[in-house]
Amino acid sequence: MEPEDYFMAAAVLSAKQSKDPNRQVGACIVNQDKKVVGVGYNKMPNGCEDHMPWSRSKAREAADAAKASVMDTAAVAAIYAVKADTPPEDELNTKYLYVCHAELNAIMNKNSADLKGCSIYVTLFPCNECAKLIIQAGMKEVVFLSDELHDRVETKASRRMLQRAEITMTEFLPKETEVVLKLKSD
Ligand SMILES: Nc1nc(=O)n([C@H]2C[C@H](O)[C@@H](COP(=O)(O)O)O2)cc1CO
Ligand SMILES: [Zn+2]
Repeated sequence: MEPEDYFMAAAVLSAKQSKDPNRQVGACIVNQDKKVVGVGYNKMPNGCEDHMPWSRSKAREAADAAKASVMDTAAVAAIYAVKADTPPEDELNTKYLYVCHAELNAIMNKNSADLKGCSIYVTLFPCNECAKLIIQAGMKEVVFLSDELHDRVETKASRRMLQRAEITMTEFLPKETEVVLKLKSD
């Protein structure tokens, strides 16, 4: 197995631990010696796991629906229209205010002194908040499997920052498209 396939497979496997019913994301950080130094998946903060909502916001659902039927500007307009209409208590009961993204958890789980010069393998392109963490940690490369949320405003802001910070964004093209794991031999 090629090392790159192994790193992305580690991110994919990590994602499987997420309890988010709508989306499971994984991240795997690799240093310049090609050693894994941190993995993570999207989860609620420690100790909060069983007490936080996994609901999506109406604004997010409206944006995704608009994106599906029209185009990005309609999706952004949908976010703001519904947000303006949403009482703060409703927003308080969505996952977005609480969930720790896969990239944040991989960074917090690091087993090295720092992450300078590292690459981060992610199953989904990072959002703007995670892009900030990646930049400030001194990483140099983002390798992503999916760019499904390419037109989300958060993804656009992320790309803008990563580009400015001269962090390479590489779409992952696997050598092997399937990795079969058997935990017990027959
Ligand atoms: N790169 C990412 N890493 C992540 O861990 N996430 C997480 C946060 C949420 O749990 C979920 C997004 O929820 P939804 O809006 O697609 O229902 O994925 C999302 C992104 C997208 O930028
Ligand atoms: Zn993020």
